[in-house]
Amino acid sequence: MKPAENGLSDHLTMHGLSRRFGSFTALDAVSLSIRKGEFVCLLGPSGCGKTTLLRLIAGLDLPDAGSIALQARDITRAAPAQRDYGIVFQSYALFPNLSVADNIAYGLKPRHERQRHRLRVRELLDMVGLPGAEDKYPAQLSGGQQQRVALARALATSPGMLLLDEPLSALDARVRDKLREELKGLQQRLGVTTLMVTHDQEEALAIADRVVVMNAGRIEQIGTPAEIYRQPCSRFVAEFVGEANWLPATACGAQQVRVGNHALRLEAVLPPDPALQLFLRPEDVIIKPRWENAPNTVLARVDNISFGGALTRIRLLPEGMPGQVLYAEVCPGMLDRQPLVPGEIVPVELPAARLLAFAGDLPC
Ligand SMILES: Nc1ncnc2c1ncn2[C@@H]1O[C@H](COP(=O)(O)OP(=O)(O)OP(=O)(O)O)[C@@H](O)[C@H]1O
Repeated sequence: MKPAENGLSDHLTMHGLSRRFGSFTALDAVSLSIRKGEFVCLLGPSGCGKTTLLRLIAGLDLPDAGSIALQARDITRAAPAQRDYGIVFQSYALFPNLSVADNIAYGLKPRHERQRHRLRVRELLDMVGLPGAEDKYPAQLSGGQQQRVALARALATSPGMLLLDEPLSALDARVRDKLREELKGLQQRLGVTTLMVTHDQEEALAIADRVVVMNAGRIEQIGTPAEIYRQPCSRFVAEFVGEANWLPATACGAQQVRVGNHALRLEAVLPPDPALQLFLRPEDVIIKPRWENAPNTVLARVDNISFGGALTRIRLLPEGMPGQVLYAEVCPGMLDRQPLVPGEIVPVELPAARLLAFAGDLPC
């Protein structure tokens, strides 16, 4: 077991995992370590290989190359039962003809210890917020309740690892948000190492200790939610996670670019490409109360203001950048202090510390 940077040991280590289906490479030399007690999300668009990777870890499929180690024990080709995990799928996958209690106790052994199992089932139902549901059948439960039962079943044997394949995506938004919070709380209380597959970036950022962004069978970036959101390492990650402004630019110095008629400075290092795309989150665009001759500040016309609850979205048309639209997101409180009206011209700062540059043409 190798101690990781934060003192926690690696629970699961994958090295050079590849999986091909005919001539198609679904996973391409993926290496990843998950620390004990960590909550890791595999995030990426449909078809990027998330489920394939989860299935290799679960032993439901075998890799064409590479290895998987569980606490330094090679489990690459071990049977699923030798891998010490509980699993929850998107579809609730409960046995419809078994009661909730029997569904949860299904994997508990030895089978004759019925009294001990009854106590364990009660404990698990309390844990997942369904006390007293022992005698119900899956058809009598809502989707959210069924997923709670599936979670209880996955945790019944106190596995060292929890594998979750889009467990919340079939639920409606309110149930999903509530269950997401509860799942995170439960995972932290139990300290169970957890790997969850999701294509929902908001979900991944909200729940994970670390996010693994995948694209076309490869890992694009591994980082904390804040690192993934604030410092995307590639165009793909920057486009896939969150909202952003994209401004076509040309390099004109070590950390200087030209956008339309404006010269802008970046703190980030520029890629070695003359044609660039600047990236700036809408909440990092600063609408200033008055004009000052400050760096990275341009004038823009307020084109539209749309109220969005916690944040108001402002569509700006910067002067000297023909055809360019810039979105700013501000707290409603800021607009109380500094009211804006469509048509007015405002100074806008594009902070050097928040601008990133990526090579290439317009994003798709
Ligand atoms: N058994 C299989 N035979 C052939 N191709 C497969 C098989 N399993 C997966 N694939 C292909 O491998 C690629 C990755 O699939 P995978 O299910 O891992 O994607 P995913 O990222 O989990 O996507 P989704 O979010 O849609 O589930 C897809 O193009 C899929 O069609």
